[in-house]
Amino acid sequence: MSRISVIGTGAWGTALAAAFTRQGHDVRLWGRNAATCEEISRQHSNQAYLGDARLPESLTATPDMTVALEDAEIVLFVAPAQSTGDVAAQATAHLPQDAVLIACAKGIDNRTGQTQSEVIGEKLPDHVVGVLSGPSFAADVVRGLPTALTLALPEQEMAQALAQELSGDAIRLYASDDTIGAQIGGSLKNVMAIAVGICRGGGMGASAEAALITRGYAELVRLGVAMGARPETLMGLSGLGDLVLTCSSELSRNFAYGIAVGRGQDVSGLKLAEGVHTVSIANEIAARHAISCPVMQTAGLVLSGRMSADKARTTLMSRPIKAEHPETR
Ligand SMILES: NC(=O)c1ccc[n+]([C@@H]2O[C@H](COP(=O)([O-])OP(=O)(O)OC[C@H]3O[C@@H](n4cnc5c(N)ncnc54)[C@H](O)[C@@H]3O)[C@@H](O)[C@H]2O)c1
Ligand SMILES: O=P(O)(O)OC[C@H](O)CO
Repeated sequence: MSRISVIGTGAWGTALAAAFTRQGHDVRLWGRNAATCEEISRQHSNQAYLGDARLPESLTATPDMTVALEDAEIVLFVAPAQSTGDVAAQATAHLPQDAVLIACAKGIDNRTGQTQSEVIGEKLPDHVVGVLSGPSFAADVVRGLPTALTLALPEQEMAQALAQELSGDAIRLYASDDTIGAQIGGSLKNVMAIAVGICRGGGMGASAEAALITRGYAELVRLGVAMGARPETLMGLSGLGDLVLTCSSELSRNFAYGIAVGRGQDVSGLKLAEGVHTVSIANEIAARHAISCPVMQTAGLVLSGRMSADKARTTLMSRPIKAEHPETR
């Protein structure tokens, strides 16, 4: 049994906290909203983010970092990607010396281009920093439905030991030492899911959606490898696995966001769609590495209002004809 602290009382932080509590760990949640913490601790629910889902009675949440991080052996950072630096900075004074830190948000820091583990590592350089990522809806995990994820730490042996410790009936972890690779899929699949959602919302057909997922995956691999990911990681749960889930289910907030854009609807009240905050920096990084990413680039233009969904379709369809796998020729 481990002492786990979870930073973030949104959908994913709460669902992970519930799952690890049920698996027998001693879990404490931290959230910035005192009323949400009170609801989790006393009513065993988090209505705003997880509706009627019932949380374990022994799970408590607090807005006090000192209390939340006391004796923590493992700390999961689960605030939205663009807030990870802020919460990591807040944790600095309260972290036990040997705590292992795990980045759980999916996105690239849009000020620095850093991955989540790099953002945490910069703020908290004396700690081991890992990554938890893969196909997983909070709504499934909080209900105890079976879920498989990638757990990456800088050393394989350490990842293996922690994966063993944290796996249980509902959560099965696969160990990896590719911390960069484990974050690329989760970050870029959100952008691809928005693109596929736009396609769905614009009524472009299932064939077009399959084409976008496949060509989007080719971009994810090209850019991921340029950023230091291993191709096999991108083929795994945190890459292809998450791309498939996010581009095919309307439970995905990124996919739902894209659908709304494709239908020309107002997106201002929609839930967190991390791809919206990652698309520009991902395109900048691709340009820096001279990697061709037409799907991602077109998605960026549509999301910033510089291109219509219809024009995106004709732009992608009229690109020069080329080999499907130019790198193998
Ligand atoms: N929801 C899922 O199914 C799921 C699954 C896997 C990964 N993720 C990832 O986890 C991350 C968090 O997603 P979520 O679903 O929990 O989001 P959410 O919108 O449900 O919740 C976000 C939480 O973070 C808090 N927050 C926002 N800004 C903050 C700040 N500056 N400081 C402290 N707290 C802040 C909000 O109050 C809220 O409690 C995202 O990167 C997402 O991609 C989500
Ligand atoms: O709802 P989304 O689009 O943020 O996706 C949630 C998870 O990342 C799916 O693995």
